[in-house]
Amino acid sequence: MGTIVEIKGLKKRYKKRKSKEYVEAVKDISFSVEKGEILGLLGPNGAGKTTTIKMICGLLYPDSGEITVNGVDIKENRLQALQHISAVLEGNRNLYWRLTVKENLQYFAGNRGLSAKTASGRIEELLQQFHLKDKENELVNRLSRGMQQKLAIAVAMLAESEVILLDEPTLGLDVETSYEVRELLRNIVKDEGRSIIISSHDMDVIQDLCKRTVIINNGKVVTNDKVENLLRLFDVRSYTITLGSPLSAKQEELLKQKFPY
Ligand SMILES: Nc1ncnc2c1ncn2[C@@H]1O[C@H](COP(=O)(O)OP(=O)(O)OP(=O)(O)O)[C@@H](O)[C@H]1O
Repeated sequence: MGTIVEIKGLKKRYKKRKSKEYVEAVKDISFSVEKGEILGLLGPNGAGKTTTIKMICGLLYPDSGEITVNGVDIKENRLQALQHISAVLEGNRNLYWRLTVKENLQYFAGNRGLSAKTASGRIEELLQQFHLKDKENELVNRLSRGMQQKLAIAVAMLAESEVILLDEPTLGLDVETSYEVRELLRNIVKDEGRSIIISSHDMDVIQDLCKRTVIINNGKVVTNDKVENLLRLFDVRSYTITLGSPLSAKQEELLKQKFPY
């Protein structure tokens, strides 16, 4: 298939506004993404996932390290490298809340330089694909969070970029909408051969969507492996749980579900 995104030795630190101290958000991150792959970036809060994603889509400059997209180095030819990438960050914030669903798609299509004719066909396709046709004239601020999230992903799909970056795309969605969004993402990769990098701290989402995942902790890559290999690790692990007080019936039931043996 071939590599579409290659990341080597990324580093990024932020300066805290008040104390002027530095936070090393990304200390050493390297991984690659194959064409037609959904790659998971998994890690706890504050691990450096969003910072990594923002560097890949050109919103932040790395302090050091390399990012190449389709063989083009972002530092050397930024516009050409970024042409291949669309990103959905922080859920639905990239939408205009006072415009309708269709107006948002039209606005961003114009921004992306699509001709009116191409845009109109593409918008119809996306409205159908994302089950938003019956909401096309609804204002975005009247949509549910799940619908806003679907629209944000549809906007990212307008440009037909080969790589789509999604930061926590299912965060805060109900179970049913989370499954619907996952199904959409699977189809995008299966039918259109695009590549997706998806960040999450939810193993369930990663397990459901990704063959391979990069686990990040404290700004560094801890593991880069197939999800099935990672799950096997947990199979043979044993846990000792020390309880501070007796469990309620509900807690006991939950514990048995998580650790059936
Ligand atoms: N603008 C900023 N200024 C200062 N520190 C920041 C800034 N953005 C992020 N950080 C810090 O950098 C570290 C990595 O943050 P980042 O948002 O990349 O993590 P994350 O893995 O995406 O976390 P989450 O799952 O909570 O979104 C954290 O310690 C965070 O507090």
